[in-house]
Amino acid sequence: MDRTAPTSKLSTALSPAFIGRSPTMTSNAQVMSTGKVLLSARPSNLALFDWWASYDSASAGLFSSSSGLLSASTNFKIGIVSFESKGTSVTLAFALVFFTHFCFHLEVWETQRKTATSVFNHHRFQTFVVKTIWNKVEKGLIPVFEHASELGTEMDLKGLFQHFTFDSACILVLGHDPASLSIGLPDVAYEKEFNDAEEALLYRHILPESFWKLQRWLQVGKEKNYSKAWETLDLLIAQCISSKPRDTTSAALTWFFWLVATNPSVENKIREEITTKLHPKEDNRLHLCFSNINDQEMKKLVYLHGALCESLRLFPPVPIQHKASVQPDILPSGNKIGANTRIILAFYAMGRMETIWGKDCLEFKPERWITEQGGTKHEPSYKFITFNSRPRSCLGKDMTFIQMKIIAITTIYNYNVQVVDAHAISPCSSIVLHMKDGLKVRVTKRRV
Ligand code: HEM
Repeated sequence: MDRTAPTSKLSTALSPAFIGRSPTMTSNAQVMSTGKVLLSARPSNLALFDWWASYDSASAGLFSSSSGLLSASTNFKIGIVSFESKGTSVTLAFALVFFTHFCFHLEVWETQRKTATSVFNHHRFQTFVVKTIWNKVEKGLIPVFEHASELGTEMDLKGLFQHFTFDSACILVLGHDPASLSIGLPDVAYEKEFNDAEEALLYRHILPESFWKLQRWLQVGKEKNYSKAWETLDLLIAQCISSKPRDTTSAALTWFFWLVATNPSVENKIREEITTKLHPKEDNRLHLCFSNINDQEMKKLVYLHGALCESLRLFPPVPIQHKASVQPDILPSGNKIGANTRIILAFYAMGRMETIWGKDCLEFKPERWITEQGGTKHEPSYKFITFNSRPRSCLGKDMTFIQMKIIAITTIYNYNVQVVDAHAISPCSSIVLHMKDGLKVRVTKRRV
């Protein structure tokens, strides 16, 4: 049976978007009655998301059609400009690093984006990325899997992928390999600090500005944790390491492996595709048989690509976006908004709305991304919003897919990954959609 259980629960708790001015409280039942938000039982840790759902009556009424919602998301150009030019970014700290996700001033952002684009598009950088990731797979991931499979011990995939992406980011940015992905998995560097900072940032998105600013001034609550976290993280920032790409990709990998491990038919199809399209040599079954595949060969893996997109749709590592209008405007839905209106786009909810993805929106269905001719079906970024839409679209999207594909083919072809029974899966409240308690698995070598 296809399983997207936590998904459906969380999706129900999130309204597609809300407008943050003069909200009118509505009951969940009212939200449900609009038909815009599907309701079912909610995990208890989702109080915050519940609050969003009940926060805004406008969210249900505002985007009353899927086209309204979608075009609204493209209309946020104004909001984005305003957001930056007013210098009210909630994530100053992240803006200081090279792989930035949020920028402070428009001019700074434009320069940063241009610089980053030229680096990301340079063929030597791309070659370096691929080489780095293969190297990490061979020298880091495989030995850890081999060790765990020999001993038959449980391991946490979430932590494993955090080590993987942390090491890769350090190599790419600093030219230094901290080698944190090694047998025994030492503590994830700065994990607590990252978690505290990410949690505080989520609250900044949704609490009235004056409230969290007062908390910051008084140095209490989550703002206190945030300040403490940054004292520590400053050290890391000084070395120009970004946390965000690390966290988003590791979160994406964790959800992907959970979905694959709990959907055996998908797992089999991925293996079949690897076998028929990459022709791994039987006498050299382990990882090395893939390390020389190039970009073109990787593109043949249409089903795997679909499975990754599907996982990123259902579990977008950046679950919400926060924008503000620079001047009064009329949204495509016809709703009027004033200047400085806060708008939250719930990517998580948008990834599983029936009006956007159809009746089977809650199913994990890689076939959704395959054309009748068997090629990859491309969806516009305002529909598949996980990497944001222009002009602030993610520059690391291609790199993310490369990294995820390399890890996926190596792991799925060579190993059986079994989720430890009774391990509860739930997302945590953060600006990055992590698995709250990690993903406990057993890895065993696969016999072909
Ligand atoms: C699954 C993985 C990832 C997801 C879901 C993701 C998602 C996003 C999203 C939603 C934004 C827009 C943020 C905003 O405007 O507020 C963004 C921006 C960005 N991302 Fe990613 N990202 C991922 C991985 C990466 C990686 C691996 C890199 C680099 C190595 C990267 C580099 C960037 C950069 C540089 C921007 C800023 C673009 C700009 O503001 O002009 N991302 N990403």
